[in-house]
Parts: sequence; C-alpha cells; structure tokens
Amino acid sequence: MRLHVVEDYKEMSAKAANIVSSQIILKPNSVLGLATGSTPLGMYENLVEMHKRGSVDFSEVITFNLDEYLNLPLEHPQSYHHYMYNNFFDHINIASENINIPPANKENLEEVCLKYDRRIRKAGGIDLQVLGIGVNGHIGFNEPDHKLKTGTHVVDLAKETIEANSRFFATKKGVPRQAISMGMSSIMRAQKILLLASGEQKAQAIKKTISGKITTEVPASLLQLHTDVTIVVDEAAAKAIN
Ligand SMILES: N[C@@H]1[C@@H](O)[C@H](O)[C@@H](COP(=O)(O)O)O[C@@H]1O
Repeated sequence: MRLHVVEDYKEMSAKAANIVSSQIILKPNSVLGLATGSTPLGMYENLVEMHKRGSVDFSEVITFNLDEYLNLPLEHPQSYHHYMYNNFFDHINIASENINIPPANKENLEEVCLKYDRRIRKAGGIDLQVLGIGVNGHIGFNEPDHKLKTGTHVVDLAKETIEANSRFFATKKGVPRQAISMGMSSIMRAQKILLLASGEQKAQAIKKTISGKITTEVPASLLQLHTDVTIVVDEAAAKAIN
C-alpha cells in the first residue's frame, strides 16, 4: 500500500484527480470504477476543470459505479445516478453508453446483479477503482459482516451507514435501508485501487485499513491483500496512524 498524507481536503482532491487523469492519459480507454459520497466530490470537480482546460479526454473512458440505493427514484437528488450526472458526467465528454451505474430501479434484482458483473468482465475488468470509506470500514456498500459477498448484490445497510447517510435526507425515515453494491471480488480484481479519506471521523477506519487485522468485519482491511493500492488521506484522517 502506498500512503500519501496531504494537508487537507483540497490537496487530497487535487492529488486524486491527478492520479485518475494520469491513468486516462496512459490508457485513453481505461475502465474506471467510481465512488460517490462527499469524499470524491472535489476530485470530480478537479477532473471537470482539467477537462475544460483540454488536459483530459473522456471520450473512450468506460465507468462502473460501485453502488446505488434501492427504492429511490433515479431522479431523486440523493440517488447516486443523480449525483454522478450532476457532479461529473454532465460536464465531461464521456459517451452515455460507456456509463454504468447499478440499475436499482429494475425488477428481478438477482439478474440485474449478474448482468452488472458480466458487463464489468466484458469491459475487461476495472483498471482503476476509486474508493471512499465508511466510518465502519465499508467500501462501496460492502458492510462489515462475518462473511462478504463476492459479486454485485443487494445489501441491507448497516445502522452506522444509515446514521451517517441521514445527513443527506430530510427525515430519518426517508434514508434508504438497502442498496445494490459491487462485491469485493470486482473491487479486488481491479488493476489499481485509489482509496480516499478526509476528516477525523475516518481516522479509525483508515488505521484499521492500513495496519489492522485483515477481517471481513472491516471490509477495507482486505485491501492489504491487493498489490496496487494508493491511499490518499488528509492529516485529519491520518490522525490515528502511528
Ligand atoms: N456507498 C458510499 C461509499 O461508497 C462511500 O465511500 C461512503 C462514505 O461517504 P462519504 O465520502 O460521504 O463519507 O458513503 C457511502 O456509503
């Protein structure tokens, strides 16, 4: 694992955007795994700026998002579809057929999940997977458990996750309880992984990710088994690292 501790959120975002754009410059038809949440917002902002300046071209890039809430209309302001188009896809020259987000509004979710994994395989797998991290060490929506799912699957969100996400919803009742998430094997099969974290509330999760016991109870700790992980954190998120 390569660890970069930077001063603040702004620096984390700039560094993350540089890593993603370098990937695209080296391989214009890169397959990117993308994350949502507040952490990568600044990275997307930087990438949009770079695109406007003409320094990064997304025309051949293929993307797969990690997850999506269930039982939330796609146009809901808190859906990950809305987030991705609003903060990123609407501002770059990506081809719409190259965008993949788990279609959580469909019937027969089991088939939807299998199809999503087939699409990832057909695209040749993920070249660079961007990840945020939950306060409980979840990645995507792979929540702490005594066992983890390998493929894309429907997940019951953990109490801490519902709590953490409630800041985005008007009422606690409105916070989704379920989601579709890419599984651990698609994430672990990515050629490269870029994990981002900002703020003191992530400090314990980052410590466990980097130097804790490798356990399904902290899904991000499994990243210790991956051969090409870059972690970019700000000083606050690095606080618990010795
Ligand atoms: N499914 C997302 C994760 O992909 C994200 O990493 C996490 C942290 O979000 P934030 O970056 O807002 O702290 O939130 C959600 O649970």
